[in-house]
Amino acid sequence: AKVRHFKWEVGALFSTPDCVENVVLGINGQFPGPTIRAKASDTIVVELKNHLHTEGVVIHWHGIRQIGTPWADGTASISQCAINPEETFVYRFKVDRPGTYFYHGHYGMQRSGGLYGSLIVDVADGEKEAFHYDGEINLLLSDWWHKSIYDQMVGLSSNPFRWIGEPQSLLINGRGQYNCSLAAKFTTGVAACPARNRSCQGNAFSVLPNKTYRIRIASTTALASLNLQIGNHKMVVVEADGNYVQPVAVDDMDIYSGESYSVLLTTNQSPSMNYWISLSVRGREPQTRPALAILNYKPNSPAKLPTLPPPVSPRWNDYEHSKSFSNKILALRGTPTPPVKVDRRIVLLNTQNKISGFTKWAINNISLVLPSTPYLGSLKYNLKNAFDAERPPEDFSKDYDVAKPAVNQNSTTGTTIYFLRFNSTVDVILQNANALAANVSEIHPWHLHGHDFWVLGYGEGRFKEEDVKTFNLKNPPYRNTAVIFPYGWTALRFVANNPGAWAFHCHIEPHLHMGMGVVFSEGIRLVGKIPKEALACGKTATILTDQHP
Ligand SMILES: O=C1O[C@H]([C@@H](O)CO)C(O)=C1O
Repeated sequence: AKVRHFKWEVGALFSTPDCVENVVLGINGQFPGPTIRAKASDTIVVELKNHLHTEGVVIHWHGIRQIGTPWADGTASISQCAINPEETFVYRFKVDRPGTYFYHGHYGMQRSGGLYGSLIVDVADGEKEAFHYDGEINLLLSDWWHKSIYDQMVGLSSNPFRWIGEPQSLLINGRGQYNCSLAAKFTTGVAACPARNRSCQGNAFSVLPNKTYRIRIASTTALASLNLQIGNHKMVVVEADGNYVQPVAVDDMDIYSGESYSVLLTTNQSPSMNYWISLSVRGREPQTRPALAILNYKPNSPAKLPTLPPPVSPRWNDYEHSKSFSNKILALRGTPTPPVKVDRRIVLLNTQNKISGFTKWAINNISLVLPSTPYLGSLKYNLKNAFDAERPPEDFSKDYDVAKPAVNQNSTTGTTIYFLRFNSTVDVILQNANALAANVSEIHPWHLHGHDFWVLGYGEGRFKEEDVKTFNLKNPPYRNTAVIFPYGWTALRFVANNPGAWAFHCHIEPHLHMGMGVVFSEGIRLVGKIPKEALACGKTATILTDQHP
């Protein structure tokens, strides 16, 4: 195993993601940030310098469990103090498992601002993947707003509330098409993208006929749930969130924010032309045109547009289609299976609320706010009054009707923690509900830091005790992100075996910003020495100065 060193500087720069110039957050002058490529059991060392002029930064390594290094998880106010301008923090962690991962900012709404990139872990030397392929294509998917993240954040925390709205563009590897289409000749009412603007010409991915390609796909969208299609080609899903799944062939696939996949694509179509890669919005009424890229069969020119029209996206609210896809994702034989004995069940009700006139999201009626002292440090040093000490609720009222707007839409903010017994097995039931407005319930992809969980099943309406009988304990997918469908529930199981303080939250960036998350903690006495740079704020800063190092 190798130690791989990276020297990064985070900064703001001008870029043209979608035909329109904007300020984006990037790394070493690049947007998206550089791709990290490593082999399983390597150690990654990123010396991260914050070159933003007036704000802190942290980077989360999404899908890396940070076993034994909880201070490197990159969550501001949870695992570490944000890195101040011109300061450097060294992230050092092991990538223990092969898979398709990514990294992104986890402070304020910096991920929405463009702070992200790919992290790909190959099998260790001498090991083999569970499938064969001849070449690779990497698709990092995101969505983009023309309004700055500062403008967006002020709107979200204003009364009256100003919602960010739908994205202006979807991006594939940082490129999208705003107000124009590469497929204009097949579509009425939309202009062709200006050829002189290289940025909105999309990407072409070159392939040879009659080969098999592994397409790595990761979504770091701020809001959009996505659907991906490749004209005329089937995709065989083989990996989800860094774990192998039973191969399943599909014509189109859904990707929620925080998820990653690998699919195999066989280039068995006519080699005389190129094909569309099309990415569209689902789960919210789309106001954003699909992003297009080109699958270029060599020796055709990569600039040659496909002769067929782009594939038609499934209807945005065809939830049966989405559920059918989610239910097809099952673990490959050999994946760890869940323990049968469960120590605790936590039911988490997801609601949209009003707090003193401000619009928020809350979990069991608590809307998460982050404390000034990061949890990991205050727990490890047993600091008093660093966060709300009472225990958050394990369930919600029997009278609550998830199908209707709440009778009482009020809730409270809080910094409470769910303390999990070390090595215990925990079931989490994520319960969706009606939002503030009648007849609205939205999709929320939930992401767990520090662990993978088994997705035991999805159901409709309010979770009932007898639903336990429907849990899939045989081959549930092992993942770090799972979606809750409108008015439904999703059941997860995980083992609390990684000492640390871990975020568990909706991966929709504005929703997290509005309080849609909880914090789990376990095995704090087993946490090793936290680097002092992670503690240099809040009440832990006082400890550092008292210790006379
Ligand atoms: O958090 C959200 O706020 C808006 C809407 O509910 C109120 O404007 C929306 O669509 C969200 O997802």
